[in-house]
Amino acid sequence: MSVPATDASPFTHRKTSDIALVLLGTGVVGGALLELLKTPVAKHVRLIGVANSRQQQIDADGIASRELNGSWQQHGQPRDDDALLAALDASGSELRVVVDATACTTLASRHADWLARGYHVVTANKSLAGGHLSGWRALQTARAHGGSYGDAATVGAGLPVISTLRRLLGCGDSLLTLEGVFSGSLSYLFNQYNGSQPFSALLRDARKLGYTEPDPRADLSGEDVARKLLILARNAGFALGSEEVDVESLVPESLRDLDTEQFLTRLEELDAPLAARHADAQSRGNVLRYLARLNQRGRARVGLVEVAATHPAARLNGTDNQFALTTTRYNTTPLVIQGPGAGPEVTAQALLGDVLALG
Ligand SMILES: NC(=O)C1=CN([C@@H]2O[C@H](COP(=O)(O)OP(=O)(O)OC[C@H]3O[C@@H](n4cnc5c(N)ncnc54)[C@H](OP(=O)(O)O)[C@@H]3O)[C@@H](O)[C@H]2O)C=CC1
Ligand SMILES: N[C@@H](CC=O)C(=O)O
Repeated sequence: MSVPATDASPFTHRKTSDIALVLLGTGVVGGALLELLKTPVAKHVRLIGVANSRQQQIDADGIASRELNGSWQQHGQPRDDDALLAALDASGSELRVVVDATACTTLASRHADWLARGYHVVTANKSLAGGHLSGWRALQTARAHGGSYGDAATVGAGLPVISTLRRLLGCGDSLLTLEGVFSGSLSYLFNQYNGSQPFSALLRDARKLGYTEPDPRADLSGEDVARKLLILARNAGFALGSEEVDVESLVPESLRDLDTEQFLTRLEELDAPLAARHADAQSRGNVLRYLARLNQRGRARVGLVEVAATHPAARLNGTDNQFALTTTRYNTTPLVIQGPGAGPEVTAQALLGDVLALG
């Protein structure tokens, strides 16, 4: 039987409700999402408002042709969440979604309130679900009574990690242990680092390629990895507080209290300690990997580990993440999800997927 060309798209079966969208954050991930919003798969999505940390632009009818040139960033309106939400209300759409493509903790703390008020939230920002346990709990309460929470992009960038875990749990399975490489930037750094090039040079590359957090210390400190571990563990029923994760930071004390700009001028101070760790591991025929681990008793640790060349994490490439889930039913060999775990396009695609799933 031949299939008509118009049926070839996996999205043709979707309902086509109009979705009104406000985008917070137009950096690496938000910028890539703006590009995807111009493509035919997003034809039912109306971009009502867009904001960075300083400016915003609003049009309740939809920002024309999505041709946002840079000018709004100089001549836009001052930041005001209420005005953005009012524009969503004025759009007349029943599906009103706020997309958070920032790393801003203050904005994340508003997610629960937005859900409770009936807005859907789609986020790459992990600060709420992966932050204090009280925030996680507030989020669960708001989800139970309010809008949908699209969080695919918070773990593994575009990889189907949270969705797979939820599917297993929905079938009555339970998570026993979790282990792997949960950071795209740290994976990129340690997959390449062989002592021949300064670690700081690789970090600059990772930042240019859009893999690091706005402040790369969020990656190097282990904080970003800990957040992802918490998101997965909490989804699996472990009520873990953020202070219960044992986190090894790779940021020397002398660099911890600087502002981001100052830190970026002193990256070379990372080089000597990491070169020593690398040489040590190499002398034993091992490599360094930044691993996350949750054991069956709920003990969580993230840190730099020396692993043998035969270890699964030693065989990763680029920004690859690796999530090994041992569950009641996957208990002799873990279920492994692996692939690129950072980058603008894959992350923006995860956001778009969560937005389109609303329609
Ligand atoms: N990069 C990646 O591979 C991945 C990133 N993520 C997550 O995506 C999020 C964004 O990362 P990324 O795009 O790399 O970061 P960027 O630094 O490139 O962009 C952040 C954007 O957020 C804006 N912003 C900050 N505060 C506010 C605010 N209060 N209101 C509106 N906008 C604000 C910034 O504005 P301004 O330009 O004015 O500073 C900037 O446009 C982070 O939470 C990150 O963890 C998740 C998965 C993968
Ligand atoms: N900075 C993060 C981006 C995705 O969350 C990482 O390196 O994994």
